[in-house]
Amino acid sequence: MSLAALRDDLVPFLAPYLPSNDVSAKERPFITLTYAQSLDSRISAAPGVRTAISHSETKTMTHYLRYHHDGILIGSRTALADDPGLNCKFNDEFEKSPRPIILDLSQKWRFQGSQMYTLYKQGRGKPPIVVVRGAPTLRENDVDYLIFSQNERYIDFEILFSRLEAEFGLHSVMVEGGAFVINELLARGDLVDSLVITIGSVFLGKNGVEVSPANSLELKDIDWWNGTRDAIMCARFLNPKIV
Ligand SMILES: NC(=O)c1ccc[n+]([C@@H]2O[C@H](COP(=O)([O-])OP(=O)(O)OC[C@H]3O[C@@H](n4cnc5c(N)ncnc54)[C@H](O)[C@@H]3O)[C@@H](O)[C@H]2O)c1
Ligand SMILES: Nc1nc(=O)c(N)c(NC[C@H](O)[C@H](O)[C@H](O)COP(=O)(O)O)[nH]1
Repeated sequence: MSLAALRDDLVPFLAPYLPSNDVSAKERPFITLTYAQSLDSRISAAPGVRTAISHSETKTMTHYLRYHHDGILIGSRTALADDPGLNCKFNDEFEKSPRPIILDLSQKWRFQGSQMYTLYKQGRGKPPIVVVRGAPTLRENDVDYLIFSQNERYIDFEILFSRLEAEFGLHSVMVEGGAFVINELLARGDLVDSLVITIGSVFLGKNGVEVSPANSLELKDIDWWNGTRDAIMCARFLNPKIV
């Protein structure tokens, strides 16, 4: 199904928060942390339940963000629960799809049989980079593996991002979730260049999957966009080094 048209006013609204075209040597990619939350700070109605929060206008906005990024990163539980496509449908410019990156240390997710696989085979999406611990137990065709040491329980995002730049040439990565990944990055404001949060006009209740930083955080360069049923807040972290 094709997307709704992008609202014209979203282009100047998002412009200051998009990755720059500066391709000079950098140690890590430009990082955008982006997700859709309810009024009670939930990103899904229950663990593992795919829940539409965005209006069609902000769904198109997400694909516009995908258009502007080289990579898109999610945790394994989002890959398993949502079976996302993670391609770029904006203006049907599928060749602008970002490279999916799946954090799946214990290799529970499979590319074959996924929506990502179908889109890739149709020429409408890119194959993934799967982040694993130790040599992959099963090597799937067309998948690149980013291998960390057997001793790593959780990967340091600073190292992960540097490796995505150095080994895959990704200059910009948008992080789409889920809650575990979002909460980790809210604690690493020093690594996040832009924050783009869609706030849907819905409450998801106490069983919903909550996003919240462990400590309070302050933001700067804040701007808001109002849509038909939801709003978008763009911002940067204030004092990212001390969060
Ligand atoms: N509304 C939204 O914008 C949005 C976006 C994405 C996902 N979701 C929802 O979020 C839910 C899933 O979120 P979740 O919190 O259960 O899981 P998640 O998607 O954050 O995945 C967590 C898993 O990712 C891996 N992981 C995360 N950080 C890691 C690290 N630093 N090193 C190594 N591995 C790491 C681990 O395997 C961990 O168990 C689903 O219900 C999905 O529908 C909503
Ligand atoms: N922007 C946004 N609004 C939502 O209401 C919602 N539930 C997500 N969730 C993000 C999650 O990662 C989804 O799995 C992918 O957005 C699905 O991606 P596809 O459309 O299949 O490419 N994201």
